Amino acid sequence: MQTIHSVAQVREYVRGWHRKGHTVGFVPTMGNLHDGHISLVREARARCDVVVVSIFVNPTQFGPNEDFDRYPRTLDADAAALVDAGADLLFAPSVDEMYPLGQNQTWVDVDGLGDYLCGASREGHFRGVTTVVSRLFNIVQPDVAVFGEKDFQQLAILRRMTEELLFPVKIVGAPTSREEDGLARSSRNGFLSESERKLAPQLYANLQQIQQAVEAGERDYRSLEARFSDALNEAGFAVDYLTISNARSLAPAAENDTDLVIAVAAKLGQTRLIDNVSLAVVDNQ
Ligand SMILES: Nc1ncnc2c1ncn2[C@@H]1O[C@H](COP(=O)(O)OP(=O)(O)OP(=O)(O)O)[C@@H](O)[C@H]1O
Ligand SMILES: CC(C)(CO)[C@@H](O)C(=O)[O-]
Ligand code: BAL
Repeated sequence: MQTIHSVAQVREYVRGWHRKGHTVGFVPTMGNLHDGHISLVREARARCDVVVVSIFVNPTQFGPNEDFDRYPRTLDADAAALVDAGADLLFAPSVDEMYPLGQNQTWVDVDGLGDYLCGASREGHFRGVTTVVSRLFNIVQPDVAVFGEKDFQQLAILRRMTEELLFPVKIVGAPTSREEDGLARSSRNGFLSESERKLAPQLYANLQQIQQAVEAGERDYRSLEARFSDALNEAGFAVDYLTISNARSLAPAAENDTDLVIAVAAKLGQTRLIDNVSLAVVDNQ
């Protein structure tokens, strides 16, 4: 596996592969790789002839008071894990390589889906994600790109962007990879203290309880949201949002909606965690 830092070199590799008729799978990441990322690489590996992984902590998707500076950067360990996972190319550009003109002036922005959940509390976040993923798609020109369902809203927004901008890329969503106690794997889990780490699986446990309540016929979604937010806050989280949403529009779910996503973002100390579960309400059809 080659690690390269320049856009021009990636283009050269990709041209060679396309000339040979190889299909290109792509996994964009911010690095500090864990088994969740590796599962995406394996998904790309199973679908394509060659696999490109990018590692880029993208400044335009972080707000001024977020954790851009302290986001973990572990390139050597990441490269070793990618060799084991069977990636062919690691693209690890600098900020100057990705934003050569400095202050960015050309943005890709998806209306609507960004109004809810993380979009409501992280102003400008998804505009940064869609802008950098557009640039990465233009550089890597993949046939398939794999993203995690853990970042449910990001996946929905990137699907919409890809369709509306006519990128010839198949977007694949991969299931959330979890620790044995249910906690969704995330680079930010490394920020948790020992006691926070013990508490963290409560997030998924509460999502599962909500899922069970809905499956048992509970339809007062707003009071479920309030009840479980209170429970998490009492347990020591600071809940940013906990919503039962329409899985397509991401708007708060109505009683007769059939495809739902139960999504949560909550802080434990300084660390913001997100998670979600999807469910289909069959008796609403
Ligand atoms: N537990 C997981 N299971 C499956 N996919 C995941 C998981 N965690 C992250 N991903 C996916 O990996 C890709 C890169 O995500 P990213 O590098 O931001 O990792 P992360 O662990 O989510 O980091 P952070 O939580 O700090 O943002 C995204 O498509 C994301 O959805
Ligand atoms: C998709 C992504 C790599 C864009 O920077 C990032 O948002 C992430 O890691 O999920
Ligand atoms: N995993 C989504 C990227 C972010 O939190 O900035």
